[in-house]
Amino acid sequence: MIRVVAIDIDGTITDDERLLSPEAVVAVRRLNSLAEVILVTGNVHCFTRAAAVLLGTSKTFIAENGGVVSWGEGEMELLSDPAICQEAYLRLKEVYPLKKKDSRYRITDLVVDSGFDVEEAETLLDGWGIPADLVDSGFAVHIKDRKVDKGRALSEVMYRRGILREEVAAVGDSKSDLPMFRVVGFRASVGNGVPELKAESDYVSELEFGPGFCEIVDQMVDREIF
Ligand SMILES: O=C(O)COP(=O)(O)O
Ligand SMILES: [Mg+2]
Repeated sequence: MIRVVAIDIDGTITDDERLLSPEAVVAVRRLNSLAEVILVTGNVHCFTRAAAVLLGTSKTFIAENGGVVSWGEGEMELLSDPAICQEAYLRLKEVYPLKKKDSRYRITDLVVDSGFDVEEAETLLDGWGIPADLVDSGFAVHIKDRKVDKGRALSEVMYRRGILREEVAAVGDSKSDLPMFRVVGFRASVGNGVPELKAESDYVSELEFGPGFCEIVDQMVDREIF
């Protein structure tokens, strides 16, 4: 039975402008009564904490694509080495006109506007021997420590909390959600999800964004996965 649902934020419970979908808020509140809802996002810690308070989801949550884990009231753990991201950014900036985004509150990774060849940039990082990777969330490109991602951080939470794979579901929209899809028992992608994510989903909603998230929650209830 599912007792934890890991949910992405941007593009999953929001629209393509990152505006929170009112129907998704209702669906999250419904989900809170069925399972522990854990936010797993590329957003910064303070943003995610505010979202958890407003949505009534668990104070255990994952921010910065797995670089930061909140273990409940106040306890925050960094799983990533910020120095690796900084070095990667400075080297890539010599090649591409990178523009940092919302860096003021970021602790472990760095976020830049998309618009450059991510694959080519990753090859450069490999060649320079910098253990960082790039992930495009559909809203920005994250320069992060290669040893962390949403799946690694969620696995850490599951391990320390004694939660089994088959007890966890995940809902997402982009490539950055693939790692967490690979460590849970039930995976669902919203209709606007990227093809790679849909290919690894147990359910893909017809509808997109927030309405798609609501459809997924209905489906979870209908399938009696809780
Ligand atoms: O931070 C981002 O780029 C997107 O956030 P998300 O992981 O909640 O989709
Ligand atoms: Mg997303």
